[in-house]
Amino acid sequence: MPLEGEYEPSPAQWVREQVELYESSGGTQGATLRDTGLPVVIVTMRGAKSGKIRKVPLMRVEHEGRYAAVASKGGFPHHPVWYFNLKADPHVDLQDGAERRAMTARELTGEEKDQWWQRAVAAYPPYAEYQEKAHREIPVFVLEPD
Ligand SMILES: C[C@H](OP(=O)(O)OC[C@@H](O)[C@@H](O)[C@@H](O)Cn1c2nc(=O)[nH]c(=O)c-2cc2ccc(O)cc21)C(=O)N[C@@H](CCC(=O)N[C@@H](CCC(=O)O)C(=O)O)C(=O)O
Repeated sequence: MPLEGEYEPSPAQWVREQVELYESSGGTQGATLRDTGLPVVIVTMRGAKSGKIRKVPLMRVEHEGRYAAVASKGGFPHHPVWYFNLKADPHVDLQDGAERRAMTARELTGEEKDQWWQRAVAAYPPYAEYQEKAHREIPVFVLEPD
């Protein structure tokens, strides 16, 4: 059952536009990070305070049907706001290309986090630089099919 409610687009124009292109093309356009050619997924979640529907593009880090959500925000010193949304309500929809499925997010720690962090850096090497400069431990969630 897809998440329902009033969609509130991102205040960041490039993010908002990527979501619009991705969804309107059924994942055939806007599915990579600008000119990197690296694949992106769209995670739909519920705002922790507004209760509105939020849609967050993230780098695609997939392993055997499960995905990582890496709260890197380009290495900014603070977690992205969507981190608090997933902590408040872990039920999300993930769109990967044309496929959309209900998933549940679980924040990772310890060895499991290390394993997924390796997968994330392999998929998107700049994550390693972001961790260097962030002065916070970048949280990683695993998204598992319901
Ligand atoms: C700007 C802010 O965004 P944010 O949630 O901090 O997330 C920042 C970024 O992580 C987000 O824009 C990502 O999509 C950026 N981004 C990636 N961000 C990442 O962290 N990791 C990635 O791998 C990643 C990849 C990526 C690929 C393509 C692309 O276009 C963007 C990509 C935002 O949307 N703020 C809203 C509020 C959003 C929100 O969720 N509000 C909650 C309240 C939450 C609270 O305050 O507790 C609510 O509605 O209730 C606002 O200021 O109005």
